[in-house]
Amino acid sequence: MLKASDVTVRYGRQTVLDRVGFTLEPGRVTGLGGPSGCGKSTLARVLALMLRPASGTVTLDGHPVRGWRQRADRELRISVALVYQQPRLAVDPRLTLTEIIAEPRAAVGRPDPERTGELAAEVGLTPDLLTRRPHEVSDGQLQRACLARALSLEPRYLICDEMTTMLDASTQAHLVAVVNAYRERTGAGVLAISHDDVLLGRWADSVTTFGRFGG
Ligand SMILES: Nc1ncnc2c1ncn2[C@@H]1O[C@H](COP(=O)(O)OP(=O)(O)OP(=O)(O)O)[C@@H](O)[C@H]1O
Repeated sequence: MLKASDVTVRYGRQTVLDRVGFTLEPGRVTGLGGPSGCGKSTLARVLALMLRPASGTVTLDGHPVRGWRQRADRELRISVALVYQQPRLAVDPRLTLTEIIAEPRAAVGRPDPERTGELAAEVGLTPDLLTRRPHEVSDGQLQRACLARALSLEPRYLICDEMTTMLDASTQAHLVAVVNAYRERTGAGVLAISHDDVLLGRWADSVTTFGRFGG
């Protein structure tokens, strides 16, 4: 389980999460909804070990998290992957799509070009797209690459933060199907964050709705 307990986050004097508890179970899709600004992305970043809460704890499969960002234990850090709403803000614009997908494996010294190719095919990227850079592809194509990148180190937990909000219905359906297939194959836990109650109702095994500020 990926578990946040009593987590409080403040930005300056604004308390965004106030003693929030949240659990992500392996093998399940947990939905998280709620109004804009209620702290969903903030919780996502805490669970992805990218944002240190002011107080509270996070445990990952029983291991207490003691460091965040670069100070997080590497094995714990690569156990959780995050896909953002806006792929253009999440990639290095100088890299090709192949290099974007291969990035996490290269960073940990485990390059695997064959696996990179397989992942690209799974997310529906044709070979002609793989040599292009972000400005030469659509948002949907770039988001496909971001999902492949997120899956490249086989995370035990995958957080999809409004992953399909900007995309057309068929791309949305394909990316959700890729995540579902990954979950079924690996038993990973998925957090699906969305404003779209219909999507969450269809996709998630259970849905939590935050009130304003994590209530
Ligand atoms: N880095 C930051 N610095 C200061 N305030 C921030 C920062 N990130 C988020 N906030 C504020 O914290 C609150 C919660 O933001 P967050 O992005 O977590 O909400 P959200 O529920 O994901 O919203 P949305 O659905 O619009 O993405 C908002 O009021 C936001 O303006």
